[in-house]
Parts: sequence; structure tokens; C-alpha cells
Amino acid sequence: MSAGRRGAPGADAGPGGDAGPVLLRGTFTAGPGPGGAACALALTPRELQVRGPGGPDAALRLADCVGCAAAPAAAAAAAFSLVCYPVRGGRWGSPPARHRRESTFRVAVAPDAEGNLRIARAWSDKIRELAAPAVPRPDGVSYGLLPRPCRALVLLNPLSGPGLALKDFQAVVQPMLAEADIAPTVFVTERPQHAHEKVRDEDLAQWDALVVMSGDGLLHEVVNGLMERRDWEAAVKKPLCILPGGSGNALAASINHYAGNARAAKQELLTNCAFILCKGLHTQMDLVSLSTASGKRLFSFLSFGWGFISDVDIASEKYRKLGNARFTVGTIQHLARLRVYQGRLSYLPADAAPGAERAEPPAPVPNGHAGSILPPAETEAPGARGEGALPEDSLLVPLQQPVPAHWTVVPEEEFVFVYAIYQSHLGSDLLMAPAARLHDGRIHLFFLKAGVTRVMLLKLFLAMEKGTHLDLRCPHLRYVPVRAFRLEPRASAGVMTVDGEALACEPVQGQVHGRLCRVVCGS
Ligand SMILES: Nc1ncnc2c1ncn2[C@@H]1O[C@H](COP(=O)(O)OP(=O)(O)OP(=O)(O)O)[C@@H](O)[C@H]1O
Repeated sequence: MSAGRRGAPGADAGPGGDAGPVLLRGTFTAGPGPGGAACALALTPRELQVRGPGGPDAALRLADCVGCAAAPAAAAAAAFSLVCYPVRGGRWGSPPARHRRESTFRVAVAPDAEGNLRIARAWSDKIRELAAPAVPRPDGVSYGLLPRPCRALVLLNPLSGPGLALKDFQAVVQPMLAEADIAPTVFVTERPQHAHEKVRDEDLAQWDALVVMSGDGLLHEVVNGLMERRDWEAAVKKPLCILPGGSGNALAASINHYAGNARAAKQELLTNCAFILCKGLHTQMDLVSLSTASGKRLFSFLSFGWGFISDVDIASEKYRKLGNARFTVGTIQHLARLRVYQGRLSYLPADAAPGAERAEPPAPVPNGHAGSILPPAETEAPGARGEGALPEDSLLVPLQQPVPAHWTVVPEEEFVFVYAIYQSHLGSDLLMAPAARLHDGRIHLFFLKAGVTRVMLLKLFLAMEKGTHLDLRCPHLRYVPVRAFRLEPRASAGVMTVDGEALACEPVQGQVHGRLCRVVCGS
């Protein structure tokens, strides 16, 4: 709870107190107009303590505050308003969610309007300063804060998910961004690849952040559009932000989870993610480089899949209007005609002895260019040593060669699914890889071997809602954190998925590139 009962303002002030020392103190009245109740305020580094006349004391947590502004008020007074989004417990069993709460205080203590405005501004400036999240400084990971004012290019797919992205953006997100001094410029996509082309050709210096209001598919386009630029290395460091407008919203659900929030979907998830954007903290995120036998190179932030899960994902697109429920419908349909997928799966375990890959130095696969056909293995990729050279896949050997000897080759060659995920969530209510983090340098590889019963498969998906599927100890399900993998399907029928988008079925291999891009995250 953000507004809790407390002792008198400043009661726990001073070194060692919960809220820290009192930095500002004043007596104002509640509301912008004259005649409001008197309030004694005390501002500490963590909260604004409010004591009304005889009423309960409240503390507004600055960690919940997205903005604060001062303005002149009637009768030579001034006012300052802070907007907080505290978490309130859900009713009737619904999970706790953030709700808007605006608090305005009228300042009429100076003899003139100018003096009152000066005081109101001093309070609002200090509140804004204290409300900015502390930037963590862990070893080796870089965090940053979006500037204020902040210029955000919002790429929005009006047809994603149930088709409400534009309406939800205007109703839920835009007012929050205005409160947080973030100025959005909305670019509504008109067709597939539109966002890809936009960010590939855009002058990125105009923007402090690229915001995607859509499903994961549009962010996949944005990441690959950035990686196709000659200045990709700088471009991909532009902070990205996902606001859930799609049906799966896996990255949004993962970021919500990493922020320590309860599971949320729909408007609650959108409010949580918009709140995270308003706070403006960003950090590094891993990307996985995928190379296909036909020569494509793609960059993926979420997942690569083959088999049951991918088939459900693609086949259920026609139920997009159902939102997240489309996956439940698709799962039930596909359970009825459970298939086996044949192929060879190999991987480099994440805990393989460091340097093992150097014992037998592979000829790394060429750099290529994002989304383009790779040149033959023996030729050097265009620009491989100059500007535009993409990061080298140093753990991989060309697909025509066997995997290096220190890799593990799965003996079984019949699967129900193979799923490599690098974030925690597969969808807003599917916690597939509870251990995954934005920059853990790992691909969380799951594979389900043939022979599993339909009942067990259903149990696994039900348990995944809480992330307890591995506790079922299903002998057919394997989970291994890896740094690279290769999948060689025996037949080309069917479909694979990258970040939930369809990919032709063919041999694919991938490796993680740690901390390659940046993403807005919770503190
Ligand atoms: N205006 C548009 N018309 C048709 N397709 C579009 C348009 N804009 C983007 N697309 C394409 O729609 C596809 C799906 O988009 P997106 O992933 O954002 O939504 P979704 O599939 O509903 O959500 P999720 O990935 O969460 O299931 C993307 O491949 C994107 O290229």
C-alpha cells in the first residue's frame, strides 16, 4: 500500500528512521481551491507524509509517483499536484494492481502570488527529483534513466491482439506519459514490416526511447530493423519499451514479473508497463542470433520454438480477438491431434567449462547482415570488419558441419516440442522459465520428448501458469540452460517461430549475445 497510516509527519525522520530525514516541511491546504482542510506535510527521501486535521496520517510513497507539477492558483495562491500509482489489493480474488491517485496541495503562505509559486515549485521539483528511481550499479551491468522531458517514438500496431491498441494507448497510456513529462509521437503501422522499415531508416537522434505498443511480433520487427542499420551498434542501444497491445505479450509479462509485480493481464498489465516507462529506468537485454540453413540471420529477444507450442501460436492467430485466451483454445484443439516432430537437437550447456569451446576453435559463422542471406561460409561477409559488421557467432560452426565435440547431442530424435526461451514468460499467464532474467546470458532450452500423454501435457501447461511445471517431474520434459543450440528438423513441413512470428521449417542454430540491446525495466 502506498498511502498507509503513520505517526506524526517526520515521526520516523532522522538518521535510522524508516523514511529518512525530513527534507521539506510545510503546512498547506488540500485541493487546488481555497477552503480545503489544512495539511501538515513532511517530505523525506522516500515519501510525502501528510497529516490532516484530526484525520489519519498518510504517506505517499515516492516510488509510486510518476510526476509532480506546480501552477498558480486563484487568489494569489499556487498549488502543486503529485500523481502516484500505488498498488491496491484486488477485489474478489483479482490480483493487486496499480491505480491512479492525484494529490493536490494549495500553497498560500507567502504574501504574494510569486512567492507562493516559488514555494510550490520548490516542493514539486524536489518531489520529482526524489521520485526518480535510484540507478543500480551492479558489476558489469549498465542501468540508465530516460531524460525529462523525454521524446518517445511509439510504434503501434492497430490490429495487434484484440485490436484495441490505439484506443488503449489513448485512454490508459497517454495521460500517464503526460504526467511523467514523456512526449509521445505515435507511428501507426499500416502493414507487416512497416515498423522494421521505419526504425531502419529513422534519424534516431530525435528520440530518447522507442516504444512498441503491440504484441511481441512488432518488437521483433523493431529489433531486426535496428540490427539492419549500418550504425546498428549504437542504434540497438536506444532504450526500447514494450507496452502490451497484443495477445501474448510475453516480454511485457516478463518485465512485469522481473519488477516484482503480481501476475497481471490486459489493462492491469498495460498500466504496470506504462508505469515502468514513466519511471524511466532502463538496462541491458540479451539477444539471440539465429541463423537458418537458407542463410537468414535474425535477432530474437524472446524465443525460438518448434512443434506443439509454435503450432498453437501460429494456428491460433485467427482467434486474435480473444486476446490471451486464443492460446487456451489453440492448445485444446492441438491436444486432440497431438503430433510428433522428428529432428536432431544439440546444445552447448551454459555451465560447460569456460574455454571448452576454445579447445577446438570453430571457424565462426560469417557475420552477415540482419534479415539477409548469408554468404557461403568460406567468404567474408560484406563489411565484416568495418562499420555495420554484426556480432560474430563465436560459439557456432557453419550448419553444414557437425556441431563441436563439446556440445551435447540429444539422443532421442522425436519431440512434441522444442522451445528455447530467454525471458521468463511465454504469454501473460505462462511462466515458462522462472529463472530467466533480462541479461542472464542464457537460453532456457525446454524440450518435450515423444511418448508424453495428453493428460500430462495438459497438466504441464496448467502448472506453467504458476511456473511449477518442472515440479511435476515429467520424465519426458527436459530443461537445460544453454548458450547455443542447433535444431535440424527431418522434414520441412510445418512451422517454427521466432518471437512468436512464423519462420519456415529448416535447420536453425543460435547463440546468445549478452546485453546487446537496452530495454525499459522496473527497479
Ligand atoms: N497494420 C498492420 N496490418 C497488418 N499486419 C500488421 C500491421 N502492423 C503490423 N503488422 C504485423 O502483425 C504481426 C503481429 O503483430 P503483433 O505481434 O504486434 O500482434 P499479435 O500477434 O496480436 O500479438 P502477440 O505477438 O502478443 O500475439 C506482426 O508480424 C506485424 O508485422
